[in-house]
Amino acid sequence: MSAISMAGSLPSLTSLKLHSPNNNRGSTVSMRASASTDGTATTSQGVKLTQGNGDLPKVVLTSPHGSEAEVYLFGGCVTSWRIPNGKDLLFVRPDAVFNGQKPISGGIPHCFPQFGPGKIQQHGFARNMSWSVVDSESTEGKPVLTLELKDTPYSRAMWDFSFRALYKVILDSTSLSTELIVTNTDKKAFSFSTALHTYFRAAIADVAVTGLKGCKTLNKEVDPQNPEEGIEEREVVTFPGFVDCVYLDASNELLLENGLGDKILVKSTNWSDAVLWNPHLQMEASYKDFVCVENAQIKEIELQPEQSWTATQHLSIA
Ligand SMILES: O=P(O)(O)OC[C@H]1O[C@@H](O)[C@H](O)[C@@H](O)[C@@H]1O
Repeated sequence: MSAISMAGSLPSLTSLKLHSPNNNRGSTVSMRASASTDGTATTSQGVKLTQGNGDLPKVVLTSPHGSEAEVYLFGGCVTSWRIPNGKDLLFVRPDAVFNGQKPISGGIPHCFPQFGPGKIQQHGFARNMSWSVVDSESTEGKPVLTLELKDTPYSRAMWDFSFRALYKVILDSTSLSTELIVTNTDKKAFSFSTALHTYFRAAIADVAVTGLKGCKTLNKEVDPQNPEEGIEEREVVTFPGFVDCVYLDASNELLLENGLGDKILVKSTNWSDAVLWNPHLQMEASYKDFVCVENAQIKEIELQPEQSWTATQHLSIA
């Protein structure tokens, strides 16, 4: 991979600093960049650091083919993925807040180091902390951003381990790929569960997900604390009401028809499980407009000191 140098017309390299929320959940954003007069900074071709909602630092990736993605450093959350025709295939809930205190409800939030409820806060702290930019480059015209999250006193207070998570986001003309690498930087082993809690824009009445037939299911519909075990027998899963279901050992290739005319292939490596969620009337204002199809690792991964776990997700237009 090679980084493409900056456009000649931009001012010379400078170190741009944007301030993340001062809440002990991350640090000042600092990256080598070309500062521009509009307060943004171009770090490499197609990667621009700017301020998003609530003045939170946001990175915009633009591909030469006209696709675009937005990534908030708070939560390391991809909030938008526009394909060249201008459609945003991701969804941010209307009740989402951008205050650096609560997770951003939409896009692709991280669940780490815990999926769902448990010993620490629901879905873990990674979606509730500021990630930092460690690299940005353009590879064969594809903008690539790499974010990092490390333990802080905030995370150590609830999960007393030293870790490093690297999250790479790669935008292409009709695809958005991510790679997550979790490394144990501690002297003792730790275990975690995790997920990419992807919110897709949808017309829920016409949504169909294919590829889950035969999976063992943990259905949280009746009692989320005691999910009901079963087997998925449907070729095509639809969403006529409330859905909250874990699929164990799911296929690494799912097809989502979003009901808006798009077919999205969800391909993954090393995410062993999947989750489907739509809150139905629990979120009356927005449930019709999205569906969550999540690559997940529900069965805990144990990492010894210095060991890493890597998983990729590839979303593309089918
Ligand atoms: O409201 P949160 O914390 O973002 O979680 C939303 C949902 O996330 C899903 O992944 C879970 O399966 C659901 O049980 C949960 O309700």
